[in-house]
Amino acid sequence: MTKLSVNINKVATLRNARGGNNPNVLKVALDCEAFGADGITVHPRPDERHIRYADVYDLRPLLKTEFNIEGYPSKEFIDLVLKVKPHQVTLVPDAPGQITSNAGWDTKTNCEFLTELMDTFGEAGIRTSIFVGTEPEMIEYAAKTGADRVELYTEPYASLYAKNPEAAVAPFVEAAKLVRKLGMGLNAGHDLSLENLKYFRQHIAWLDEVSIGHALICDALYLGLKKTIEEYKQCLL
Ligand SMILES: CC(=O)[C@@H](O)[C@H](O)COP(=O)(O)O
Ligand SMILES: NCC(=O)COP(=O)(O)O
Repeated sequence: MTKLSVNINKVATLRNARGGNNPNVLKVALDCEAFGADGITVHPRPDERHIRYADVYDLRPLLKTEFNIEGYPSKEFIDLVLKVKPHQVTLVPDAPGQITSNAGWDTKTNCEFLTELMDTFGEAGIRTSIFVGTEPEMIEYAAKTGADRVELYTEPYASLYAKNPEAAVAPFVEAAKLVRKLGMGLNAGHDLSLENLKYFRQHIAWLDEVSIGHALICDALYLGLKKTIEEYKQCLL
């Protein structure tokens, strides 16, 4: 089964727009779980423009499903993850002011840095995942760091899908085969949507988890959160 982890960053962005507590990020996370989400993902960034560090602490004791924290491993982020102890940490190579994640790690150049982090989080009992593109060498070096999983950066798939689905998915199928051969688990995320998710999952049946935020929250404006989550789950059957 491929798990659906709902990224609630965009819910926090909406809340932050007015400075109050509407929508209530904690309630939305619990409702996502009640509506069938298998996990909740947050991606705190240094400027806290969406999910705040305080939200991450507040969410931890309330969530009943898998909690995934994504982000760049700054000292503050590492401390947060070690204190909160989520089920999974996903390391993303974002620069501090970046609008959104736009690339996977160069795992070769950062191999030593990432290996130390895998040890640190592994010793704390937290499953580790590294955000990577489809280049075989980057996946091979991710395995060398000792990561439990990789998360494939799916924006290139999403942007080519409408024009040429076969060409869009082909490098991801090859990357996914390599991940499996190297004995790592497989996650995927970024710009996955109701349009492109089913096709991706059909071609990569051994996908462990997808984390989806932006498109899912946009769809919820029209369909409602419950129906939206149900439709995303249908794509993963
Ligand atoms: C790693 C990744 O692709 C997502 O976490 C993405 O960065 C979502 O964050 P935003 O919703 O803030 O763009
Ligand atoms: N890891 C990807 C994620 O959490 C959500 O990305 P997006 O669906 O907001 O593009």
